[in-house]
Amino acid sequence: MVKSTEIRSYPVIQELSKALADYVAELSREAVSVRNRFTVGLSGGSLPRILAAELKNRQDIDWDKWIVFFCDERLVSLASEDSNYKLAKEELFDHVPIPEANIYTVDESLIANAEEAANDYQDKLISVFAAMNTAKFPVFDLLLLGMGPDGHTCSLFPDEKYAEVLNEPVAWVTFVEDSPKPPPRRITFPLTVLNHAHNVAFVVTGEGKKNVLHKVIDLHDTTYPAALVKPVNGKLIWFLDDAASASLDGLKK
Ligand SMILES: O=C(O)[C@H](O)[C@@H](O)[C@H](O)[C@H](O)COP(=O)(O)O
Repeated sequence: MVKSTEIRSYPVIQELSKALADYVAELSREAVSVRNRFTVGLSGGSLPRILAAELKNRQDIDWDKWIVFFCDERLVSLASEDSNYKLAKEELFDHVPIPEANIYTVDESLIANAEEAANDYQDKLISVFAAMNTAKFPVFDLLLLGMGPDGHTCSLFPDEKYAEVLNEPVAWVTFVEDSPKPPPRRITFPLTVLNHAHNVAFVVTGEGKKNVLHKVIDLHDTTYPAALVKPVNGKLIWFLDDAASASLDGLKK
């Protein structure tokens, strides 16, 4: 059972960014006090910018305790405009003192082979998590996710042909080679990894998301991968702006 689901909606993105920064800072503080580190998974899209806008100015965070992975990554060079790492670097890493060694990127030398890239990324996860917990999956302190207008999250897409990737039962990292959204080749955490985290936060903004949010949150329509994100022992929270939350049953004005 998911411990709890919370929905927060803000009139403007700047307010959302501020609340998100407070939330992340608090989770970081808690994780560092209990485990002496903060393990976090980032996504691409608008998330890095919305996350970093306020967070990058915070002085009250033990940045040196952060350990960062990517919930999904496009198989492109790290310098490419398509790289989730590059985006996160420009928005966040260039502004805060997270040790470079604590930021786990896809191995550029393996991007031609999606399976090898996924296996290598899984090895990196194992090196960080295996000693720490005995769960069958890594237990992140926080995973930060976006959601596309088609209900996808990470590189988990809503079509029967991606069901194997979505429901990958064993691997900690899997891959797609024919993503419906370019670039086609990506690695991604499967659902099981998302659902083992202590905390999962979706950050979703804009009117273009309001219909799918209604289907995901109110109707629990599991044809949308985002609706399947339900941390078994963790907390799920949605950070929305009012444009995105406009059609939600509980929040309709
Ligand atoms: O890999 C990708 O193609 C994108 O990163 C994608 O997964 C994005 O995270 C969502 O579509 C939400 O993006 P927005 O928040 O920008 O709408």
